Amino acid sequence: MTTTALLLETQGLSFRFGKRPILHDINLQVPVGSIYGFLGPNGAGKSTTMRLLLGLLRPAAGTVQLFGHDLARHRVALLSRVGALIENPSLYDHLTGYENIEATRKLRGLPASRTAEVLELVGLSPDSARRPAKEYSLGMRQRLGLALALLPNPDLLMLDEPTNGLDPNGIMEMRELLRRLQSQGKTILLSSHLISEIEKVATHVGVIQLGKLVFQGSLPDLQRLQSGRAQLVLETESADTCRNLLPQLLSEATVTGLGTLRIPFHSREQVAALAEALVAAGQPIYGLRPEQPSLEDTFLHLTETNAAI
Ligand SMILES: Nc1ncnc2c1ncn2[C@@H]1O[C@H](COP(=O)(O)OP(=O)(O)OP(=O)(O)O)[C@@H](O)[C@H]1O
Repeated sequence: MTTTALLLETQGLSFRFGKRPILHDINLQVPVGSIYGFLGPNGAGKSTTMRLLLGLLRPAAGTVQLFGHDLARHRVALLSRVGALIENPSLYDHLTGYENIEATRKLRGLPASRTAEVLELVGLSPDSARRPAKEYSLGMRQRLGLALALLPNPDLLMLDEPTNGLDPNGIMEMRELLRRLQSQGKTILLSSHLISEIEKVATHVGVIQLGKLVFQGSLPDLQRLQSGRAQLVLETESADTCRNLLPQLLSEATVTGLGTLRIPFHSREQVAALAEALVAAGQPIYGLRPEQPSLEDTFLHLTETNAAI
């Protein structure tokens, strides 16, 4: 990712709540035009990082570069190019969707045409826009929040768990919307605790655990990491006998059942050699298959081992 133009970059970003360290040395690299999935279990530090990126909290150490400039020095100018939806959108419940947008638009001195444009963009129909926000479903509230964030036509959108609480249909619609916005040239940083969410939409991924970035790369990088963790599962009569007879071929194996061995998968040739050796040693093969961990497993593995990559 070092050769890619970065829209957002942090260097050595750290944060403490009082004396309690929360974020350690976070080096985020968000490429221009990407959908960057910021993944981590609850409490890992996603919201705190986003607040730092928006200048809402002050870092204990480190810098945030937005559009190639230092956030601390050019906060107002840089943030005018950022739209954010952090947790639930703050709406005026007694006002209609339309009036909510109008209020913010006027406050920001934006052209009147923007209101219809953002309503259209997020797919809020004129009928829905005429209803008070207090009657909105969660999905509609998220759309309205997104419409507000899109008002100034930002280059970067930061969305904290935008699908939280949405039903499957709402989640799919949100995904479509994010893709549409990306195709219009926007860069999107979105957080989630669900890899299944991120893998469907993100081009790049950063994984945070206990305040540390434990993985960062493109989605294919993460998928490659996943295939690097593939295993060969051997079903035989006696796992121990096989291990004693073939100490070299099975040196990395772990016994997971009386007749079951799991071996790190390296190549197809390894499978053929193992099958041949087992037959030569007179051991039955009831099953011999490569097993790919799910992306979910890889993610859990990353966050459990906290291995810096
Ligand atoms: N105002 C606060 N005062 C003290 N500690 C806080 C405060 N806000 C958050 N924390 C702590 O900071 C850590 C990171 O929280 P953060 O909300 O950034 O995590 P997260 O990854 O966004 O998780 P979630 O999805 O649950 O919000 C947590 O341990 C949390 O308890």
